[in-house]
Amino acid sequence: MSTLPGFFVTGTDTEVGKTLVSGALILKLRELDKQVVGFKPVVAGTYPGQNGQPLNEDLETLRIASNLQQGQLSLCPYVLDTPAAPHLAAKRKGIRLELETMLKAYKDLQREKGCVVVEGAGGFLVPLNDQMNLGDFAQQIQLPVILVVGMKLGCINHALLTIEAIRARKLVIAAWIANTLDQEMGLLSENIETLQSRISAPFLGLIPNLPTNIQKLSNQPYSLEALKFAAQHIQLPAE
Ligand SMILES: Nc1ncnc2c1ncn2[C@@H]1O[C@H](COP(=O)(O)OP(=O)(O)OP(=O)(O)O)[C@@H](O)[C@H]1O
Ligand SMILES: C[C@H](N)[C@H](N)CCCCCC(=O)O
Ligand SMILES: [Mg+2]
Repeated sequence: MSTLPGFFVTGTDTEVGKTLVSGALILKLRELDKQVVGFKPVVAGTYPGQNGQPLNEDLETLRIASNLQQGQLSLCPYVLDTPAAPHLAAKRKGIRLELETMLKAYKDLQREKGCVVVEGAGGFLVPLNDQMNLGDFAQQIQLPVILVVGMKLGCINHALLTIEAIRARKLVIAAWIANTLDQEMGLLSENIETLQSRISAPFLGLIPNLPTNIQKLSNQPYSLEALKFAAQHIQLPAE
């Protein structure tokens, strides 16, 4: 892991646990004494912080995982208020999302810290503007990809489609991780076995439902305890 530049964390959909996994991976990398920070190319959806400033729950989670104070380092070049598809939230704000701006922000952090865990927004092919999508951003930064599968009926198809899209961009799939959503799905272990038999990348673990006392609250970041809990259930990819 000495020269690892980081990971790009994608998922089978929005709301499948990418932020939980990204935070947990950051904690695990920090255990190896790596200087690592989280990054998102765009976030959509804010809540008012203590001084009224707009905060985003994913960025605050990545901040907690990365042990950064508020305002310390810029973890995202586009913070949009509307919780919607990013290109639509941007349109509502009267701006266009630019790939170059995202790449510059990512490269600045990469230069400063050396290891960056990048969380996508939604699924792998979410549009950024009329021409580009998040997969294009992932292709430019060339980080090994970690796929988070939110374990619910339909996830097998979503996982396999996502893997085809990642491979079409000639990116390395470092691993995949299963995450339990609010309601545990029927035939959970059989679904995991099916995924294991069809995904050639290593399986790094299943994150159970978070215990009640550390569940994520709406419009709040994950707690450090929740991230630690998730970290205990997954491994880092082998070098
Ligand atoms: N293991 C889990 N146990 C309990 N709740 C969970 C778990 N994983 C995710 N959740 C819940 O599901 C919601 C979505 O998770 P999360 O925000 O990590 O998804 P995401 O893939 O990062 O979404 P986005 O596309 O918005 O970035 C959270 O509000 C959280 O409460
Ligand atoms: C706002 C939300 N939490 C995500 N950050 C963005 C999800 C975009 C999904 C777009 C789509 O695939 O239809
Ligand atoms: Mg997220």
